Amino acid sequence: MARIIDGKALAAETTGKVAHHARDLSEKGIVPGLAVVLVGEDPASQVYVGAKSKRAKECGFHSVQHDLAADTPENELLELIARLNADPAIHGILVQLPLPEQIDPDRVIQAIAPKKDVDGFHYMNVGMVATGSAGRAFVPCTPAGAMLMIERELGSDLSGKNAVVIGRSNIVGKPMASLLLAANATVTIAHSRTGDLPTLARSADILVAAVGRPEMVRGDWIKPGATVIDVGINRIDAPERGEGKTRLVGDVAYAEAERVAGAITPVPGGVGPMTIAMLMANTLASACRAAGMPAPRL
Ligand SMILES: NC(=O)C1=CN([C@@H]2O[C@H](COP(=O)(O)OP(=O)(O)OC[C@H]3O[C@@H](n4cnc5c(N)ncnc54)[C@H](OP(=O)(O)O)[C@@H]3O)[C@@H](O)[C@H]2O)C=CC1
Ligand SMILES: Nc1nc(=O)c2c([nH]1)NC[C@@H]1CN(c3ccc(C(=O)N[C@@H](CCC(=O)O)C(=O)O)cc3)C=[N+]21
Repeated sequence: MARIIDGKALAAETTGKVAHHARDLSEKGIVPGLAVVLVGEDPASQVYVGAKSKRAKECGFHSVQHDLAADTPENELLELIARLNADPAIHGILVQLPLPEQIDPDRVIQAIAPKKDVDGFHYMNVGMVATGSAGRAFVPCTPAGAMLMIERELGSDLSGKNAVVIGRSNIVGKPMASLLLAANATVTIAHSRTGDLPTLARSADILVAAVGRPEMVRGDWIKPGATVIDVGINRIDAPERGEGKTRLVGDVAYAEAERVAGAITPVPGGVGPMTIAMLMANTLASACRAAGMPAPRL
């Protein structure tokens, strides 16, 4: 049976370190500040945004949440971002995605000051991660969290290892591939036009699934002993739990995969909690940089 990579525990450990460093900073008069912006009333987004604000408070941060109506015009959101960019108490700005259709997400993301872009979505940060300068950039939280889990399992040098990333999104798949490449893995990115995905997946010593299709990756897609990182968050019907009930599953068929893999991340309790922990780490790093100090290694 595979080792379970406990994202909840690793996230708690990481958040604890962030809180510790934040206390040290506070003694110097610097309080890391995070602004989370939610547009609209999507229930899942409300849960995530609430969790981020709560975790920031637990870290001792100055935490502000801006809830805007679903019909907020784009220019109003851009004005809010301009104010947050100029606010010295705010070190990190996160605009929850997806945004309502009247708002162009790219215009909004590029309006965030790169030095406050704790999501790592601005071209400046994307470019630094892609060119191997991740140390100076904000690395997107989900791949950063996944990478920390891989490091804990396999160490920080992945020389000789084959990594397959399923999914090529700008927020998960592509930066994940950049980070694996920077750690010396041999990386293949798969997507919806890839032929014979099961065979490709079976070549992976490290398999990252970031697809958004419940339990797509089956047990027989996995090389025995591989490290499997399941980024997927899919809510599916669970009539066995009662009428109208749902449950959360990943992109990997966990019960099958855990018999084959060497190590695997669960859903829930895997990459999800790590994503929020890395947001705290990025906000702390931003506050340190603003004060002319190096970001602590976590
Ligand atoms: N744990 C966390 O913190 C986070 C979890 N997530 C979850 O991760 C998953 C992926 O998210 P995200 O990257 O934003 O999703 P996107 O929808 O942006 O990207 C999905 C990718 O999967 C590919 N894909 C879709 N169907 C198939 C298929 N049948 N075979 C192979 N590839 C396929 C798509 O290919 P193509 O490009 O060809 O369309 C695309 O590249 C989702 O479940 C999401 O909820 C996302 C962010 C954070
Ligand atoms: N600007 C922006 N940045 C993001 O980082 C961002 C975003 N928009 N939009 C949505 C996705 C998704 N995402 C998750 C974060 C935590 C969990 C998480 O903690 N999940 C728990 C379960 C939570 C539950 O029960 O629903 C777990 O996996 O254990 C999941 C998903 C961040 N995202």
